[in-house]
Amino acid sequence: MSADTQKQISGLAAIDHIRDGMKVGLGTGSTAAWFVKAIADEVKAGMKLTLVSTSNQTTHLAHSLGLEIRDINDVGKLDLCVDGADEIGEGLALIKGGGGALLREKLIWEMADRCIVIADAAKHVATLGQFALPIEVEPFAYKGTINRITDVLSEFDIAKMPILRKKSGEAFVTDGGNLIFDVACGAIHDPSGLASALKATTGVVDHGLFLDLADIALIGTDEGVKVFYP
Ligand SMILES: O=C[C@H](O)[C@H](O)[C@H](O)COP(=O)(O)O
Repeated sequence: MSADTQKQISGLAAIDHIRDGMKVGLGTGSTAAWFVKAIADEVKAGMKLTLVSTSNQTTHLAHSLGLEIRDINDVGKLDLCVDGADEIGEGLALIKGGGGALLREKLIWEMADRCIVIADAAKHVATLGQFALPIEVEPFAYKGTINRITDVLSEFDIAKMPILRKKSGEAFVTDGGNLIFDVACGAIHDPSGLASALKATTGVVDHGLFLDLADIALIGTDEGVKVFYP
């Protein structure tokens, strides 16, 4: 089974958790796109849902499928958020942000009663850090921020430089107007300590470590969808 088919079956499996009348956060990325398409089918079939989005990309997809996206500030608390991940480690600790949507994703995840992560089998790892950790940075005085981030990383025995993410040769800019620096950590042995230290660094807007947020993982494998809990 291809990785894309694994993503598809995990996205479709998340539909089993949707009930009429729910307020649902739509994630970002190629796996979340399968979920968004499945949601569009449910809505066409008559289900009533209040939907909010984690990125401009997902909003565009949702609109193209005829879905209405509401402003999170008008909706308030959500019943559920369904989103992809770049790595899923022990206790459902995650790395997210490969698509650059980490900040708005985290804002939406934290407003949801339950969060479901959907992914293909390759995302399930023993130790987080093979996927480069995205760190979202305020553009003003970013060089000073990078120096501070490098100092923080060295406290966690990560001797890697943050690399500015680029798209078509230009700095990638997030939906919120920030820069992303990716750090090829290799292995993150203390995700919780690193998450706190990065969050406390001036100029860091947020980072791609999603800890204690996912309630369920639905992972598409060649043997079908496997369910994991923290
Ligand atoms: O910023 C992007 C998000 O965190 C995505 O959910 C993550 O990168 C996974 O994307 P995909 O499902 O395309 O692998």
